[in-house]
Amino acid sequence: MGFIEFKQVTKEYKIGEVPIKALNGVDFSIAEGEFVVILGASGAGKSTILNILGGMDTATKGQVFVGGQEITRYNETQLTRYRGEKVGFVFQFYNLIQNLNALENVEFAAEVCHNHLDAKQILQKVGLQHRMRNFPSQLSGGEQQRVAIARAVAKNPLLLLCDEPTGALDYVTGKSVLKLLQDLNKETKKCVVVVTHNTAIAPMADKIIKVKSGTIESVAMNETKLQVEEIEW
Ligand SMILES: Nc1ncnc2c1ncn2[C@@H]1O[C@H](COP(=O)(O)OP(=O)(O)OP(=O)(O)O)[C@@H](O)[C@H]1O
Repeated sequence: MGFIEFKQVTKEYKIGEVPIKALNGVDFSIAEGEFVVILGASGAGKSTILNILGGMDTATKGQVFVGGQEITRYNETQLTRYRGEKVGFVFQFYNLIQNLNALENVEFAAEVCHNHLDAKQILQKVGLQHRMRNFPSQLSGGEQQRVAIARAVAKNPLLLLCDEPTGALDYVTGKSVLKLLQDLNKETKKCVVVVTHNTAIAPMADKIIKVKSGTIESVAMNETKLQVEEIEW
């Protein structure tokens, strides 16, 4: 069994009387330490997959396993603990707490986790050792995203989930954020899953999962993985 397994996962939303099938029998598997890119058009179901994997949403049918545990069987309390301790999230718009400085943002998230890493060391690793006392409003978009990545990594989670992590960043800054994610994946051997519209970044992945209209269009291993620096778009 893979480190992550989706087995016939279906997600239905009901708006009034009309059901919307966001996912319809999704199957895929991710090995430990893989860097995975999930691609698909707007509305394909990418965020729904990420939200179910991160315990922020629940499947209507099917099974999801992470590290041998079936998270689709978790109750509310177990899901809260899973989200808080086992999953690091990185979002398009950073979602930092505005009245906490960079260090406090990282510490605040890490403190509740048993195996958390040292917040200062992680901020150093993402290149923000001189900006620890700055508030989000005093940091550029790229720097805020680095804080958000540090916050996710400091929890020492099982996996890192990133939803359009470069969506709000310019080309060069976006590339440096992707490089940071690639380097962290290599160093920590933690699984990183990136959801994006940007098909150009697929060559940096170990595995590329294409989603179309709530189903898996293809899952492909990338035999010639590239460094972010080698990719242009
Ligand atoms: N909470 C919700 N309630 C109702 N429908 C939803 C909800 N969340 C998602 N959907 C629907 O499920 C489908 C898949 O949405 P999802 O956000 O997963 O797509 P996506 O591939 O991430 O799109 P995008 O790239 O635009 O973010 C869409 O039709 C969307 O409208």
